[in-house]
Amino acid sequence: MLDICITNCKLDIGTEEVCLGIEDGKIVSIKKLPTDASSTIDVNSKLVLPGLIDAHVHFRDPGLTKKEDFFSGSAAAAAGGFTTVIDMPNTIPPTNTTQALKEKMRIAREKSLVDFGLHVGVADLASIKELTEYKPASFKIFMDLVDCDFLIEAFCKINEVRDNLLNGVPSHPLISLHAEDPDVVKQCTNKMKKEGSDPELYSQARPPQAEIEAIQKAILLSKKFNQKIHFCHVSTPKSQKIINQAKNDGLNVTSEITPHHLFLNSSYLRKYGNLAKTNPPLRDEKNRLTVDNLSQIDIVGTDHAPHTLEEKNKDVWNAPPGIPGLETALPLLLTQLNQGKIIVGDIKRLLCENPAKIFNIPNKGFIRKGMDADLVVIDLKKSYVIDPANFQSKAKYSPFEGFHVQGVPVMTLVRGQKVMEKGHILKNQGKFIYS
Ligand SMILES: NC(=O)N[C@@H](CC(=O)O)C(=O)O
Ligand SMILES: [Zn+2]
Ligand SMILES: [Zn+2]
Repeated sequence: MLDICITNCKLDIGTEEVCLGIEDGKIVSIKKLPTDASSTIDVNSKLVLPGLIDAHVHFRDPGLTKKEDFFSGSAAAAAGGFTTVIDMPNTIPPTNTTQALKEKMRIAREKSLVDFGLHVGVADLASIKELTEYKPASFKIFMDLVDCDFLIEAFCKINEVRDNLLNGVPSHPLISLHAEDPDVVKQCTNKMKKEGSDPELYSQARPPQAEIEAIQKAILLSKKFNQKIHFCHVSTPKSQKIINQAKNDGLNVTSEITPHHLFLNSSYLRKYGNLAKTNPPLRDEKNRLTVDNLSQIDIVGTDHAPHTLEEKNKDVWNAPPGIPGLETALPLLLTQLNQGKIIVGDIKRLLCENPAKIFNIPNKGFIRKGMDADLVVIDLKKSYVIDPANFQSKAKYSPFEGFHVQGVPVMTLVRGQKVMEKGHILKNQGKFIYS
């Protein structure tokens, strides 16, 4: 007897309903007819996708939990249809030592409602080998915060680790990059600060050239060290063009776009001020990536980067950059689906399949026998207006406030356990994805 049978699931628009059999948290059958189970959930021909995977979240835990913590952040993930998240290392202390990594692992095991991985920061280059043993999802480098020599050293050390670990334990650590060149950022920010404190100036303080130069530099290092790299929050067409060329040259380079760079432009800085302030900045309408470019991009990552409203109320040069995105990403993409601009396969590729492949996440990203029963049930017809007051996140602001969306996650299951139903969050124990 199965644990659960989920009946009347549509795995794509226009396909026949199927029943998913779940046993011990795994998908064990995908059949036309229901199978005997201790509990049955009838989703009445709603769309069922693999649980979404967000490879780019900042849950601010430890050290910055007034902004967010692993419970509130993972509740936002569950509310948004995400069943796996990978957390970034810019916490206090930064997650760049084995001790900090172990502490964040303890916190996540205690608080996370969804499954999780951890990116590790790069500080003490001598600790890279030891850090690899704790299975970080990637080594994250904020290129806007390090000099060129450190960057080269980091690639070199990670390369050594890979070769050392190759005997017996195949390991090819991934480097994730925040690609903005520090010199361009510094020069342009100082120039813009002299122009005043109009939030729109922020988009010129960190211009596309900062991203383009950083991407070019990282690709040269990727080639030199034969090192796979992943670019976070790519924001301009020229950036993606350079990445496409690197792929054509046979390099292992992948890219991520955020929903705010996909759907908003720099005019939102005028409309929402610092609530739309993020790094890299929202781009001018004439020079930004759109849904039409999605086929070139590997994943969508929300860069869920919560801050308090008190911090965001400072002037544009002192307010922290970052936008919460976990609870708006899927409805925004489902709205595009309802408008015929994307297909279900795009959402699965960008938010389930490719994140699982790029970050080597076992048993996730697909609705297949043997996979974890990570699922999101979607009411494609339901419309609503985005209201941050309803967010599970502690960060109750968004430049998407007031957006009319159609398509809503109504149930999220992590390894067969409901963690969200009709917007209500249910207790669950998230697991480390590489355990
Ligand atoms: N994206 C942002 O504007 N902010 C991120 C840091 C980052 O991802 O660069 C944050 O942690 O607040
Ligand atoms: Zn970043
Ligand atoms: Zn980020």
